[in-house]
Order: sequence, then structure tokens, then C-alpha cells
Amino acid sequence: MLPDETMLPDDTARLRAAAAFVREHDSTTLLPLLLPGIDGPDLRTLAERCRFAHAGTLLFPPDAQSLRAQLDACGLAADTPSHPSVVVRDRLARRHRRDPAELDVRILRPQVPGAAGERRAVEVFALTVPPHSALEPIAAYERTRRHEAHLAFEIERPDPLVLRGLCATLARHGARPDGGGYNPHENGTVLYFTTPADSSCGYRRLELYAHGDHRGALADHLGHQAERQPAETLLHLLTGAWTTQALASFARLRLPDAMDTRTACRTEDLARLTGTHPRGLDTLLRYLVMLGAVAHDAGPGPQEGFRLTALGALLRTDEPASMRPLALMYGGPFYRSFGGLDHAVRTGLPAFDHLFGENHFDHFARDPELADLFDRSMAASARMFRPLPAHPAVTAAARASAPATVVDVAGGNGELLGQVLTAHPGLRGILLERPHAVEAARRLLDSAGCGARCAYRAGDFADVPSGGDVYLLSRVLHDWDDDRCREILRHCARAMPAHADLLIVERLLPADGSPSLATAWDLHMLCNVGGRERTAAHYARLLADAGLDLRGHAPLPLDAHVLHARKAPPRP
Ligand SMILES: C[S@@+](CC[C@H](N)C(=O)[O-])C[C@H]1O[C@@H](n2cnc3c(N)ncnc32)[C@H](O)[C@@H]1O
Repeated sequence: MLPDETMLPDDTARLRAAAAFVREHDSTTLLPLLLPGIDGPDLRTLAERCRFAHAGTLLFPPDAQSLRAQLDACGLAADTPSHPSVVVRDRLARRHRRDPAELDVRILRPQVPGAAGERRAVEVFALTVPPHSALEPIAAYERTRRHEAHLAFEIERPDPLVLRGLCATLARHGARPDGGGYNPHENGTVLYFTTPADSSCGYRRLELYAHGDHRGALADHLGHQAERQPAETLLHLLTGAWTTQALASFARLRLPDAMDTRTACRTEDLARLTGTHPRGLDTLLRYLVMLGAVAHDAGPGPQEGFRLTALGALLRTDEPASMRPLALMYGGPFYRSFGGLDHAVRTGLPAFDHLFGENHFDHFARDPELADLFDRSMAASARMFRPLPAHPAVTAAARASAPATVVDVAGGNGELLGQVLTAHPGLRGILLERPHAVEAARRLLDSAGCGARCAYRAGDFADVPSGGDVYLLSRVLHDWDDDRCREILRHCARAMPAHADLLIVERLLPADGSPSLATAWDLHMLCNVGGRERTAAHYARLLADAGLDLRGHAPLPLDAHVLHARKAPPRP
């Protein structure tokens, strides 16, 4: 398996990986990875006509100088000046609902010769995003999704017939039209495709590049996409429930625990190991291949069968921060309640309460197994907490001369408090929770080795302990309507000394409507808990109503944010 470009942490690392990729591959090795199963005359035709020309990547340097430094750091010299991108600029503008004129996307193609000296390049699209600019949400979104990462093949001697033939061959092997355009700045035509879900080189987009103006072929290409798109897209969307259940079933049947990421397992062996039906299991696994949770090794060579991908491995029981509990929750109680979404939309009241006859916290609290599953499903997203021990409010408390105290209000099973106390052995903690959850938190914090520095308070939001130095309120406010949030924040403000910091972890609805997981969770909150996600400005208003000042906010993993607040200075 080749490194997944989309998993690399920063722009420079991705640039370096793209250059290494370009050096190491050629058309004959790449095409079968992008289009699994292609061989014989189709492979020969494509390999003869399509020369692997570049790997494309989209970067967001703060300025032109930083971009040069990034290129230098990767040993890449851009010896020709950059020119404007039309296609990627317009795709970004459409995706983020911006005016294309706002997006100055430039193209650079630093040369990277292939292993035998072939003429190749890394294609760098650079959108300058100065610190604190309004373009930052675009950069954050694109850095995680990496829609623009692609591999390009330059067509030798392009003409309309050749282009049509190549497009048909790609379509036969599962590639789907995914936009394109004509760039008058360099008199070149690009046709983009997405590759099948089981392609295995870390890139999911392929570009055919033809020198010259081929807008006839481009119109056909875009026409196929337009014809196919709305109906096919709708089918994909309508079958979303099958996706949830396929992943939940995979997790419930503990199939990931019986599989490996390196060695493929034959369906019959896996069925025997897991007590499942070979034909049923095979059907499920093939669907999961399409979702990217499982990969299929066709053999010969490696053993024929299925193995886990990195994504599927997150559903293993023994995986650190396993997401299995979330799969069980979203495929279980929350799956049933989503069937009642109409009720929530019609009345504004949670479908969960309508279906189960009580609020979800009360429902879970009465059933120890469900309560435990809920706590573990919250902890499954604990990777969003990882930067919090380094938050300036926490590090300042840890440096204070007298031992400082971190109060986690409705701290769940203690995952976040555990991460903070483990990182700072001088800090003490107090966790406030409902009685049934306190016991789970005590067990977790004891096993994390910080139990001796922790106190617990079983109670309600009205019981927020006073005298702490840092207060945490993680994923609590989104459970409640504005009135209840004001009440909770007032309890916090009353308990906080003047110097104390309040850190709130939530997903923020983007003010400009750009795509975010927060929008999906807003619907989840409506349907299941009667709460909502909010914009930063909305939180600022709620905080102000409780006598607190929002000082700023910073992004966390999984599309979350930490908001920092302090008590507002007394009015003169
Ligand atoms: C969504 S969970 C968040 C848990 C934890 N802070 C986290 O981020 O993982 C919300 C928590 O609020 C707690 N809670 C609900 N009602 C409460 C109340 N009235 N007083 C105190 N805690 C409450 C629940 O028990 C639950 O653990």
C-alpha cells in the first residue's frame, strides 16, 4: 500500500510525498493501481497514449515567500513563473460558494524527473491565505478533504477521436467524470475523473491533460457528468442508511477484530471465525470495499481475500480511541430515533423523546449497558481533545506557583480531564457529573494513574464547584436550548474566580455556510437531544448574557473548536 497523500499532516510533508511519488512511478505501474483490474489491450492503449506527467496538490501558503521556502525545503525549483488557475479556482469557488475573483489560485510546476529521467513535475496549486484571513475556513476544509489532489496524464497527440476513446476506456474501468476546463493562460484542456473506490495508490482523482483547445471533448465530458450526476448522486444519498447499518453491522459482528490491515483473509475463513454466512459476509465486505473500510486483494501474489483499511481498523475493539461505540450508537438507538425526524422538524421537539418516551440522558442513565455505551461513544471522538493540554490557559495554570485546579463540568467518563492531568502532573482535577457517570469517570481516571489528584462531585449543573482555575465545558452546551445554556453558563460564572479561564469545546457552525460536520450534528441535536450547534457569534451572545467574555477560539481535530472565555470585568 502506498502512503495516502490525504493522511499527511502539513503542506510541506504533502509536497515532499508528491515529489517522491512522481519520482517513483510511471504510467504502466500507476494505471493498474488507479483502475484495478485493467490489463491487456486497454492497459496498453492507455499506457501508450497517456504519459504520467505530474501529481497535483493544493497548498495554502501565508505568502509567496513561504511558498518558495516550502518548495526549497522539498528540493523543488519552480523555474518558470506561476500563472493563474481557472479550473481549480472555479471548483473552489463553487464548493465554498465564493466569488472566483476572491480566490487567486496560482499554478507552479516544479520539475521532478522520473527514475529514468522522464520529464515530470509536481503541480502545485497555491492559494495564498494570510493569517486570520477570511479564506482560512477554505484552507482548513481543503487540507482535510484534499479534493484537488490528483495524478495527471498528458495525452500524446490529442485529437477528438483519441480523447473520446480514452474517456470511454476510463469509464469502462470505473472512472467517473469529475469536472474539467479549458485554461486559456496555457492553452490546455483538462478532464478530471474520480477513480473507483478500490483504487489503491492514495489518490482518488485522475486528470487527462491535452495541449490545445479541446472544448468539444470537454463539453461531452461535462455533459456525461451532468446527465449522470443528479440521479446517481441522489441514489448515493438515499442509500446513506445502508452505509450506517453496514458499518454498524461490521462492528456489531466484531468482524474488524478478526481481520488484519496487512494480511488478507479469505471469506470462508472469516465466516468460520466469526460465525457468519459466507455469502452474506461476502456481500457485506464488497459493499465495505466501496466505502473504503475494507480492501480486497485479488491474488495471485498476496493471498486472495479481504483486509482492513486504516479507516476500518478504527472499528476494532482494541484500537486506541476505537470508534466502535459510535458505530453501535449511530446504528442503534440514534438510528431508530432518526426514523422520527419528521416529528422533530414538524414540532421542533426531539424525535428521541417521542419514540423512547423520555429524554436521552434519562433513558441512558436507567440502563447501565446503554449508559456505558454512551460514555464510550463520547470518548470515541477523544482525538479532538489532544491539543487541549497545550492550550495557553491550561499551560499557564500548570506553571502557577500554587497547585491549580481544573474543573470539568459534565465531564462524562473523564477522558478529557484524564488527558489534561496526565500531561500536567502538577494539576488537580474535579469532575462534576450525574451520579451514574461519576463512577465510570472514577474508574477511568484511576486507571490513567491520576485518580489521586482527582475529586468528584455527583450532582447537577447548579453544583459547579467554585474556586477552580480552569473550567472545562466540553460538548455540553450543544445539548441544550439557549435558555438552559444561559443557566449553565451562569452557574459556571458564579463558581469562577475572577482569574479563572473557561474552555468550551463544541463544533462551530460556519458563519458563511461553508461545509462542516457541525451542520450534520446540528440535525443530530435537533432530532435527538433538543439542542443545537451554534456559530461563534451565537456563543459569544450566550456568554455575554451570563457575564462572560469570549476571548477567542481555535480549531481542534474532527471539525471541533475550543472557545476561550473569562469573566467580563465589572461595569464601572
Ligand atoms: C455530550 S456528553 C459530554 C461529556 C464530556 N464532557 C465529553 O465531552 O466527552 C454531556 C454530558 O452531560 C452530562 N449531563 C447531562 N445533564 C446533566 C446535568 N443536569 N448535570 C450535570 N451533567 C449533566 C451527561 O451525563 C453527559 O455525560
